[in-house]
Amino acid sequence: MISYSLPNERPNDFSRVIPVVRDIIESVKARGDNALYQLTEKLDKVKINNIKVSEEELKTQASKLDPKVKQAIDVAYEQLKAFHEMLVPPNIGGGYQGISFGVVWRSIEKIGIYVPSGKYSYPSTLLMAGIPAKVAKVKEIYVASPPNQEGSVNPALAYVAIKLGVNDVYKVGGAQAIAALAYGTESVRKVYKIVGPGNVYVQAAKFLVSNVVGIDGIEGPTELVIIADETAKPEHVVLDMKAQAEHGPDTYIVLLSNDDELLKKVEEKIMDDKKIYYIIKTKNIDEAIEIANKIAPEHLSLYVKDAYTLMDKIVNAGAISLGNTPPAIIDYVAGPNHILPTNGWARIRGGVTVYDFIKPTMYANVRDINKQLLEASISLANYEGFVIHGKSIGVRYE
Ligand SMILES: NC(=O)c1ccc[n+]([C@@H]2O[C@H](COP(=O)([O-])OP(=O)(O)OC[C@H]3O[C@@H](n4cnc5c(N)ncnc54)[C@H](O)[C@@H]3O)[C@@H](O)[C@H]2O)c1
Ligand SMILES: N[C@H](CO)Cc1c[nH]c[nH+]1
Ligand SMILES: [Zn+2]
Repeated sequence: MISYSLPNERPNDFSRVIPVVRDIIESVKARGDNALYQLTEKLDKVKINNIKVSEEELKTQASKLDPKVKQAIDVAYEQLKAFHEMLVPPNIGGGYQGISFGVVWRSIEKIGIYVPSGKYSYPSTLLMAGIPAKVAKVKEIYVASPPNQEGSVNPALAYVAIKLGVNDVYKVGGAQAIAALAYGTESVRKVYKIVGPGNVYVQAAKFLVSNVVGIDGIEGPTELVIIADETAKPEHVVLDMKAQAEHGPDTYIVLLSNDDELLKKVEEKIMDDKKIYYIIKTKNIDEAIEIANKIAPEHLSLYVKDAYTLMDKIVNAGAISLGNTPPAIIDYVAGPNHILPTNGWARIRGGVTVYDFIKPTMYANVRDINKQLLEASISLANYEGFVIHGKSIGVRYE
């Protein structure tokens, strides 16, 4: 189906599930592992015998993996690692007006990674979060992901977990997994920050526990905005839209184009789908960019002839695929992350990088403070009424 106007609310808006997620969180807080066993049986329709995956179970599951898939993971791993290593910031020191100052980067000590697995499994997500975490030298990494229908862990997930050397893997998913990582249970370690995408239940849970644990933001059901001009191939546009629509009915897929010919060819191919796609005819590409910046999508495909130049006009997007680059290449191997902001969060942050796993710890050391700076600090302290602040400075340097 096609809508020719944008929805008032995003299809992936999670506010509607907040009440049920709040109850899930409360039951995990109150009943720990028992709640996890019950909720897994109720929501994942599978009985698990344990929550923490043993070394042996991990190895057994990984051994089931097709060697070709192992090889694909190994190849993707190197590309993603190269991207994240490029972003590692240096410790920086300097000084001004008699004060030496700087920044040392510190890794977050305990990280929880959520790896989605519902209708489809997403072991690629563990690569996307685990590699920057390892590049950032995070010491403790705990992974939670729903069990498969055999009540065990996905073989590719097990292979990646072993390859990364994560500390624990828990076979629980959904809001209950987020609650367990946030509060800890008998089996699940409490972490300092949770990183990872997931459905509306997972994102609502991250939002609700963000008062007790750090979160990387909101990375919910997939969003794709395509800006296409007359150079775009309609068959590629259709495939990119249908690819990201595979993630579920609550994905948000928008085509913005100024070209009637292209629009007509795309409409013919998608109008009979059950999924609602949004198509907007724009006056020109600038208007398309203006609409895209307002949407602030997770994925933006700039499928136009002068993509590199026009990229400067894109201010709100999680990740941009340029020209005829398929967004799905970012999903797996390009280097940039596929854990990307949704629900408008692309206005304030981009995709997951090493920066999600490190903190800038700043320092200052007074050597021979400049008189004017000294006086300024004391007069500001007195102006704000913090006289002892002023005294604690003056006593040292006046
Ligand atoms: N934004 C991003 O960066 C990004 C990246 C990858 C995937 N995704 C999105 O992640 C999502 C994956 O969703 P998924 O469902 O396949 O896997 P998921 O792991 O996110 O969610 C599955 C869990 O949801 C829970 N659940 C299911 N129905 C429920 C209900 N009625 N009440 C309470 N809990 C319930 C179950 O416990 C289950 O374990 C997709 O929407 C996909 O688009 C987003
Ligand atoms: N496009 C998804 C992010 O919205 C990421 C993904 C993982 N696997 C396939 N696709
Ligand atoms: Zn995808």
